[in-house]
Amino acid sequence: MSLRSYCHRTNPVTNLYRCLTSRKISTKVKAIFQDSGSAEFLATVANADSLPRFNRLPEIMVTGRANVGKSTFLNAVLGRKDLLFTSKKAGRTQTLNFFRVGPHPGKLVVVDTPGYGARGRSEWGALINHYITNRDELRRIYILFSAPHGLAVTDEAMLAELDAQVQSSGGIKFTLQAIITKADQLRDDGREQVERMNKAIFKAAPTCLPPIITACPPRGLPFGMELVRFFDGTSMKDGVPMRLSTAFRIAVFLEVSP
Ligand SMILES: Nc1nc2c(ncn2[C@@H]2O[C@H](COP(=O)(O)OP(=O)(O)OP(=O)(O)O)[C@@H](O)[C@H]2O)c(=O)[nH]1
Ligand SMILES: [Mg+2]
Repeated sequence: MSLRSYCHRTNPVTNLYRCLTSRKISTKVKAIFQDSGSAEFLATVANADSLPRFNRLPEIMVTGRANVGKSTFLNAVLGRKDLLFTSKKAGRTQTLNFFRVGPHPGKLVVVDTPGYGARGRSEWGALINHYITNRDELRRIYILFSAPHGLAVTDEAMLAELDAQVQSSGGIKFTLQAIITKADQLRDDGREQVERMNKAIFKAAPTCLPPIITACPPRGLPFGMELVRFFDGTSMKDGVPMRLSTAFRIAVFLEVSP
């Protein structure tokens, strides 16, 4: 049985759980991210004409409104504090930034992007569009939403646009997954807000994979929040709790494994 069919994408929660408990798959995941501390900056790209190639490594990209936590999220996943620049001020990331995962020649490339929405710029949108449309290496787009802010009209428009691209290629080009950030800023257990967001996400983008709920506050997690939940769309309780990096690494693994 191939790993891909073992980790079939239609039920990511159950399958993530299986992946976590399967030694064979954990080993494969480790192999991809073995030395995540060796993640390295590769390139900054401000112009669509100068997109470099990186040994045809599979690529994954984050997108989302400015300040939603894209760069912070990637730092957390790579196990680094400040490989990527973050800021309290929206509009910090202004180019496509490429980072290699694992020692040379690497296993995977992660791509940080500028935010869209009120603090976005049309030239950034054009650059990202060009990258998404033309990049054969792109395997998955993670679209980030801030838990306390919920979805804006621009988020729904972006979701619909990406969903249309996934549908037109039958999911072969790339797949789409939501990430809900700043869960630590939710009042009570956050379940209602997460459910609301979940519904809005699937309404705008039926092909979007269920959100990974994350919390990466600058001063570390409040007591009791050391785990993030991979949300299955029914209730927070049914989500599989796991460390952010584990959830992400396995999700990525499902995309990049042959
Ligand atoms: N409390 C909390 N703060 C977060 C979280 N994730 C990010 N932040 C903060 O949100 C701010 C913006 O984070 P960035 O990672 O720079 O956001 P970005 O989406 O890359 O922003 P741009 O590059 O401007 O588009 C920073 O002050 C982060 O510390 C989170 O999960 N919880
Ligand atoms: Mg950024």
